[in-house]
Amino acid sequence: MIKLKNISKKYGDFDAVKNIDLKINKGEVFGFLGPNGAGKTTTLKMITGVLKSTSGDILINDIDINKKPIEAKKQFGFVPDSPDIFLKLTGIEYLNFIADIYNVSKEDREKRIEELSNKFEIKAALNDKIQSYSHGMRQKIVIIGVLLHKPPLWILDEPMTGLDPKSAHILKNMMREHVDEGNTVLFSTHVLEVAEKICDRVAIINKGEILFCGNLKEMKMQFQEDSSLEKMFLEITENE
Ligand SMILES: Nc1ncnc2c1ncn2[C@@H]1O[C@H](COP(=O)(O)OP(=O)(O)OP(=O)(O)O)[C@@H](O)[C@H]1O
Repeated sequence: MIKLKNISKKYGDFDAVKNIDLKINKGEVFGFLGPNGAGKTTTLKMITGVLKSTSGDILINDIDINKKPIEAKKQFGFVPDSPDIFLKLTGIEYLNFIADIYNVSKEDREKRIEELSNKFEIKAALNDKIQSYSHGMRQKIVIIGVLLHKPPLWILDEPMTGLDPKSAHILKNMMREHVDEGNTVLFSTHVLEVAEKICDRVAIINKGEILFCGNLKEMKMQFQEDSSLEKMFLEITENE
């Protein structure tokens, strides 16, 4: 479970995120939606401890990310918006590095790397340097790194960007399976069809403020219309 209490982020005088309250429950796929520059990445970076909030508290499974960062970070795996990391390492070196950090045993890591690299069809490239990978391949290796240590909470910033349709489909199914096992998935996306299909609840953020939080049924009731998420999203964010 993730709890945000009155979270704000200022860059100088600019309010990138303004007094956000959010609760993301165990057992749900939660979508974080909003136009460009809305504050999605800033919020996800504060949740994962990459950025420090200007004010407010963030609890990850009841652990404060700012007070006990190492303990809180053991609860989740994070796929950032840019997968351009550790470019000088080969794919397999990167995965072994992540497995070492999270103390994944030799036996478990070998089994999971074999399974996941086959699933995402990247096995043949594991001995190549990440700098030679395409954007989608880099995205896949970061996703495999996250899944390798089986965190209960997945936090993904635009995870479908660059993935081919088959890999995107696999990831969507894995997200659903993960929450069905009692875990939690939080991800940001611009792809409203994906959010509509797989999210139990969504939050819509614009100009650093949450404009709506709930499920699609609640959104339809609030806006008194039986339309698609896309239509309601455009209406909510355009009226701002
Ligand atoms: N380091 C920074 N310094 C100053 N302003 C920043 C910084 N990082 C982000 N911002 C601003 O904060 C706002 C929110 O940015 P953020 O990256 O969180 O948006 P986003 O919703 O993830 O957008 P996108 O969908 O385009 O990735 C934007 O106006 C952005 O210009």
